[in-house]
Amino acid sequence: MHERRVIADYFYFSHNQSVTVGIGDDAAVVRPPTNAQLAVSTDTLVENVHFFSDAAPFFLARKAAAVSLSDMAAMGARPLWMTVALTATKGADWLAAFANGLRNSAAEFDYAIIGGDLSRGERVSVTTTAIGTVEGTPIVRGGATIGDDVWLSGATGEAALAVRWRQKILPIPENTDYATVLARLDNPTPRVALGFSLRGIASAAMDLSDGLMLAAEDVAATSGVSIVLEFPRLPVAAALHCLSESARNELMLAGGDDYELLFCAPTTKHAQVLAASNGTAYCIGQVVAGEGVIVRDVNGQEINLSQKGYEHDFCD
Ligand SMILES: Nc1ncnc2c1ncn2[C@@H]1O[C@H](COP(=O)(O)OP(=O)(O)OP(=O)(O)O)[C@@H](O)[C@H]1O
Ligand SMILES: Cc1ncc(C[n+]2csc(CCOP(=O)(O)O)c2C)c(N)n1
Ligand SMILES: [Mg+2]
Repeated sequence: MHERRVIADYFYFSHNQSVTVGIGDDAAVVRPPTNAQLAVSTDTLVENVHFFSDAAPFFLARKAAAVSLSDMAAMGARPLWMTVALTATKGADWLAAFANGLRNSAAEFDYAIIGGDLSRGERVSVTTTAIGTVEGTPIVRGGATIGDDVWLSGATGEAALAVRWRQKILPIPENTDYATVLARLDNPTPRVALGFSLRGIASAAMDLSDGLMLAAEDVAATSGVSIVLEFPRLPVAAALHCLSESARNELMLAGGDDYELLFCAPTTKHAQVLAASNGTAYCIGQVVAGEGVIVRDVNGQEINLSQKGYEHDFCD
């Protein structure tokens, strides 16, 4: 089955009225709402770097989309369109399942796939570009203000635990909900509705692709403030309870792949944050004067980590 046939059979997605020229031409043409500002974010997932070679194509497509949707969420943007550039190593069945994953994500989060690229190569790679509208002021990383509360949209560490299980670095205990933990890695939920409803409430936000600690450091540095996190206030996923304290700290603070939102908001907006998140967000710390991030344990002592998060290594 050749490229044109695959695209025609699997990668023609339905559009809405905001798409003037859809899949099939040299470029898509879209019609943003009048005076809309657009948020644009692009991300690449590479086989054996971002996902394991045996990743199911349906969920790989959903994850690639989720990674870009998570960036839309972090900006308070409403995702409207996405392009998907795919390098595939397998044939028609794999591609059909991948396309179904994309279709499924687009239906769930109400955006249109408007184009992409398809090639065959030695390693699978997926690049997604999400475009969304920003109504009002975008939520940026640099808006945190001294006195703000620091919030987290959900528990961290399970996706990183799943990576360690798959790499056999950590054992899989009996009576563990294996499927739930694996799903946090393979099928993450981007916090799109939360991000959108935090407009006008959050002073700053960022998603947690590389880990909570690195995200907090980015928000602190960009905002010119310091962040103090209280570790006992962080939600702990059930599967992390049986780990040693240091392993748990490392996964929750520096594991990565969480796709939760870290955000700040004035203390006066505490109730509004709880309403916007349906009570699911956790207030985990404070914005203070200074620089950098401190995480305090139950005794008020600073927690030190051997690594702060996931960073690609470009050392030769
Ligand atoms: N090759 C590049 N050219 C231009 N800008 C880049 C490039 N790589 C990253 N950036 C920009 O640097 C900033 C941080 O990029 P990064 O990829 O770390 O985004 P992120 O949201 O923090 O993480 P993630 O990649 O997990 O979504 C973004 O504004 C991004 O657009
Ligand atoms: C096979 C496999 N090995 C390791 C990991 C962990 N991992 C890879 S990239 C990344 C951060 C986000 O990347 P980026 O900053 O490029 O968006 C993390 C936490 C994984 N998911 N799969
Ligand atoms: Mg991001």
